[in-house]
Amino acid sequence: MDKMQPSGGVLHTKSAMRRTWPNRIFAATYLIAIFALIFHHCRNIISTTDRTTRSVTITMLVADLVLAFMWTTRQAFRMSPIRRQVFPENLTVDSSEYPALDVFVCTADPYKEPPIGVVNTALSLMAYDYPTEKLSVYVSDDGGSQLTLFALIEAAEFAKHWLPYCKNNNLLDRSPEAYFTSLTNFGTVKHDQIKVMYERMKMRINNVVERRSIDGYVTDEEAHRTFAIWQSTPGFTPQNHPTIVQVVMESATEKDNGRQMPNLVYVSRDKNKSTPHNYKAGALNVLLRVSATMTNAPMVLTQDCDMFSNDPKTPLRALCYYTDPKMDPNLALVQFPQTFHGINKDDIYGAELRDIVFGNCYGMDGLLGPLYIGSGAFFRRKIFFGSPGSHIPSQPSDSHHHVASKSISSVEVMTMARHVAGCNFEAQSKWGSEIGFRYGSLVEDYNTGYRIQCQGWRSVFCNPVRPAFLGSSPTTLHDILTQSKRWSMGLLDVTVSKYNPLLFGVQSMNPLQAFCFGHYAFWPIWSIPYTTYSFLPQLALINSSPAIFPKVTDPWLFMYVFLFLGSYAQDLIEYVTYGSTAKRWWNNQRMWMMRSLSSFPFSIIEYIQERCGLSSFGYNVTSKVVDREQSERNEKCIFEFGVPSPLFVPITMAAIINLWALVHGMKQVVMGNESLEDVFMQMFLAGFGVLNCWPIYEAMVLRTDKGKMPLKTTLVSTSLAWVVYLGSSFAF
Ligand SMILES: O=c1ccn([C@@H]2O[C@H](COP(=O)(O)OP(=O)(O)O[C@H]3O[C@H](CO)[C@@H](O)[C@H](O)[C@H]3O)[C@@H](O)[C@H]2O)c(=O)[nH]1
Ligand SMILES: [Mn+2]
Repeated sequence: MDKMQPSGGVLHTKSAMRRTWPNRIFAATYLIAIFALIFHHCRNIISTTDRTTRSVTITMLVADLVLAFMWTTRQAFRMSPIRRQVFPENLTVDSSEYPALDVFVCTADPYKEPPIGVVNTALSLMAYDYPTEKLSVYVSDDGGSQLTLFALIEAAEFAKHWLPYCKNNNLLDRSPEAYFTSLTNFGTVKHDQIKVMYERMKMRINNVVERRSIDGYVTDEEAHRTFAIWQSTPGFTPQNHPTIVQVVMESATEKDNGRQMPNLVYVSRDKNKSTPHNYKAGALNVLLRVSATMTNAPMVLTQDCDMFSNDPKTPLRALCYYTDPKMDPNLALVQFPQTFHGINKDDIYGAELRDIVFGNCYGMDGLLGPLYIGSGAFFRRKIFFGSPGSHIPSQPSDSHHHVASKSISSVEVMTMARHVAGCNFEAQSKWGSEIGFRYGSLVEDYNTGYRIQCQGWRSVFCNPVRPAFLGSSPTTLHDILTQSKRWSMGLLDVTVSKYNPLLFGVQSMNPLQAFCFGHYAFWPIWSIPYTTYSFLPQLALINSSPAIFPKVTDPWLFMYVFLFLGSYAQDLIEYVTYGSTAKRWWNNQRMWMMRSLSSFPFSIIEYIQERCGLSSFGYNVTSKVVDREQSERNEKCIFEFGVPSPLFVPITMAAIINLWALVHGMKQVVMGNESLEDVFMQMFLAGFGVLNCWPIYEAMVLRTDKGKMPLKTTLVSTSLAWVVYLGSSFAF
């Protein structure tokens, strides 16, 4: 795929962002203020004679040092952000020169990830504007479910109508669900026919899922044989079953029937309880090997089952890099952003991840390239098998080079495919450590992207105007906090390992790039400053202890004002200029507060528990099923608490303490016991906290719907807030 010649004209361009120099100058100024703050703290610690003041100042110093550390690593993203553009119209028109493409779709649980969603993702990818004989879609099912295979068989039948319809009408929306829901007027007869077919398929698929069985839906002999393995295997569970590989649709056979169809293959890898299966990374490695025995395409796209294609020309955009002879030969990955649909208007959960999926990727793109974000990534297959200089064959073993030329459903190929999907295939091999997707972290995407860059591979960020993919993101607060907790635990896996970006990374790659990875690696410690700032000044105020911050008349106050406003204003400007709104930014900063008080400290605790062997947590797949009432509240931007969860406790405690501090402070000022000048900063912080916690008060006292704060959580949080107050009254 490296030898193809473009037809002429540039294929891609890049340009530095105008913000580069302002960012650098601002960083230098901000750094001076940080040093001043640290100096200020140290001087206070030395000069004070009061023990309480000293302990409080030392705690604030620690919190500020963590903030300073996180700020420093974050600057790496801001030093040289770039934007790129691609020109697929300049690609050669001779598509016979295009490299083959293997698409990997992962799913893990038919009840959390409805098979109709998987089908829509698969169909949207099968309908790519790409030579069909070069396109193969492999679906990995970690749920080992007949329901998913049934859905794919239905999808293959529907595809025979859907794909030609998409291509003949040059549709942009190739996920049928997206297409039919976006259209309000009825179209042609053909349109109506296809719609009926889709609705029928959807109903059949949803029915089997609801009944949890395919009985009565599979009638012919051949289909019965396909599903026989489920019946013939005693004790078949998602965690314990043999390999299932099923060619659902074969391009070559369809061609013989006069149809242009891609391959569609279902894979559910061999699993047993005694062999670790390494979650999604394990699933992807099985797909890497199974696909190598069948089609062995040089280009691989990884895709989550909750992310469908929103633009059929996306592979051509990736080709703009991969086919450019002038491109860095070490290019491993073209990463498209994950864009989410169905997010509510003000994005109350900060789910669009503007800063992470866009801002940080632009920033890293100017260094060695964005990190791998798990979905929407076009890889060069060979990069999974060694560093840029090495020559490792991209197949499980050299001996099957001949296999790729055989029919993918031939006995030989199928035998080999099942063999490489076996549980023991990876035993004592380098899979997961040096080749393939990397194991050892719950964020296999971050970990794999980081480790391949350490080896010398590069990546580029491709962000077209029309989003290449659209996906779903969690729609309840509990789900989003749980997801962040999982990410955070996965990051801790890397932070605590020998590959820590700030120790190993800085020696293996551009140090600024290592800082970017390091910034993520240390996400969990955001909990330190956020917890300190959410509780300490407020408790001091409640206890009428000596002031923590400079008085309003003290010139040192300006430094605080500059540090606070400077950081928030820069964040706001970035968020908005990367395509969001001020309101969404506000909600996003609140989510960071919530994550830092909840997901991150819990991830640290659970990580330690796991390390001590006290419990094991594993990969909690995000549910993509939404109940109707929940979804109505979500659309109205109302926070969804609903379930009693320890994750809500710290944020509720913070809400109570901040309100208490604000009210107490106001009372003291009004009664003349305290001068506003002394406690202004603390009052401001408490007020800022209260403003942020508004949805929590509503959920605790005003709401009556099912999504309100469960009484149990309110009671536990109130009692704990009381305990914290009592503790603080001894300390102050
Ligand atoms: O044992 C498992 C667990 C998960 N998955 C799949 O992994 C994908 C992501 O899972 P999801 O529950 O949706 O997690 P998210 O937190 O939404 O995913 C984000 O975070 C993951 C871990 O960092 C990345 O892999 C994803 O691409 C990224 O979107 C889904 O397709 C799952 O089916 C598996 O195949 N096997
Ligand atoms: Mn997801």
